[in-house]
Amino acid sequence: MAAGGSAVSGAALDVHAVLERRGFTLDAALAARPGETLAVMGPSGAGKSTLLAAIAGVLRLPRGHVRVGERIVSDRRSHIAPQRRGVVLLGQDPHLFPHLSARDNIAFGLRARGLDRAHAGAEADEWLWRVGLPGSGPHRPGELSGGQQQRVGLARALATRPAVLLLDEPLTALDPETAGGVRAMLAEQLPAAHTTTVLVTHDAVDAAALAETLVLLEDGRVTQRGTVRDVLTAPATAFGAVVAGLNRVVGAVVDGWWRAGGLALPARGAAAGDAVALFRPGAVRLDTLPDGTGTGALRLAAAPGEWVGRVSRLEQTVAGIRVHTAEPAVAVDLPADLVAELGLAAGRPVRLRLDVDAVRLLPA
Ligand SMILES: Nc1ncnc2c1ncn2[C@@H]1O[C@H](COP(=O)(O)OP(=O)(O)OP(=O)(O)O)[C@@H](O)[C@H]1O
Repeated sequence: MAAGGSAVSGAALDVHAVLERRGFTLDAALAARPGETLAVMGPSGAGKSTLLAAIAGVLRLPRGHVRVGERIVSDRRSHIAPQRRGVVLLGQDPHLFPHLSARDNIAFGLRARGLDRAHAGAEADEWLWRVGLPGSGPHRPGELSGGQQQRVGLARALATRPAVLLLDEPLTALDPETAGGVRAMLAEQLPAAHTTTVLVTHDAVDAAALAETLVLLEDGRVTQRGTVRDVLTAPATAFGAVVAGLNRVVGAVVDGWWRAGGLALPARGAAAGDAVALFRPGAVRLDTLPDGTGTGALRLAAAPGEWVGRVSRLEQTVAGIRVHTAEPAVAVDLPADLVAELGLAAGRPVRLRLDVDAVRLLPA
């Protein structure tokens, strides 16, 4: 990664974007290898779209740089126009020309690059076939579904063989089934095109299915970068843990025990000091307390990995209900019928048992 504005050699894309506006500061560096797909995830307002806009050149960077291959396309002195950067940005809406057929939308960019009408049309047909739309060439965008339009948008973007493809939440506007189909098409076409790609997404499925590298951007800064697997198995921030679907509890190791709130875990051999415990919501069992049981008495009697907490809120998930508890803050996934049977509601004290073998302790 570029640091302090220095360039990364051998990278197909090397960016250090620095920008300030109305209380928001973006200061983020990233670099991508040729042909690599790099996913960027971050909370709303973290600066993901701003970062893409700076790379695409629709936003001028007051500080920092953007290098595409060997060419600086943006720095304090220069600002190459978006259409001359070899960079294409595709967002939720592919912005197809409504009066042109799907084939002519794709052929448009090829014609602009000097291809004659017959060759551009033939290449557009080839791309329509690659994105799973053979036979849709004569249709105008208004006659195509959202997923089909996004496929045409991708074909139009890739047909011009850009040095860098920027995808800003390309599946967000589509229903889950359509998104799955377009995602599968991207998984096939991005590696085949060998295009260096930066994919902004809020969905870990996209990162896992499409990218080699995952960058977390939070409040304008890169908080973690690594292989998708490394970031999702050892998220370094609370946001990363939510993305990975893991509990990440910050505690401290003292005298061979890790403690956070009422939860204590054996930590023999671990260095003293702050440490995080990572575990899946499914590794926790939750029971209601017998009537009249004092939480203080249970706390004293608790075995390693057992503690008494309080339900803070309930959240509907695709698989059932996620129960959030406090002291420490932990999420537990339960089937909806069990939540109803246990009568769980905010404020209710509950007994929690964590499978200690399912926990990874890492330095904070
Ligand atoms: N055109 C603009 N003018 C001024 N401020 C803006 C503009 N666009 C975005 N911002 C602000 O810049 C910051 C970063 O916004 P940005 O859209 O890049 O975030 P994001 O990570 O893409 O968010 P989201 O996931 O919600 O799209 C936010 O504080 C936002 O309010």
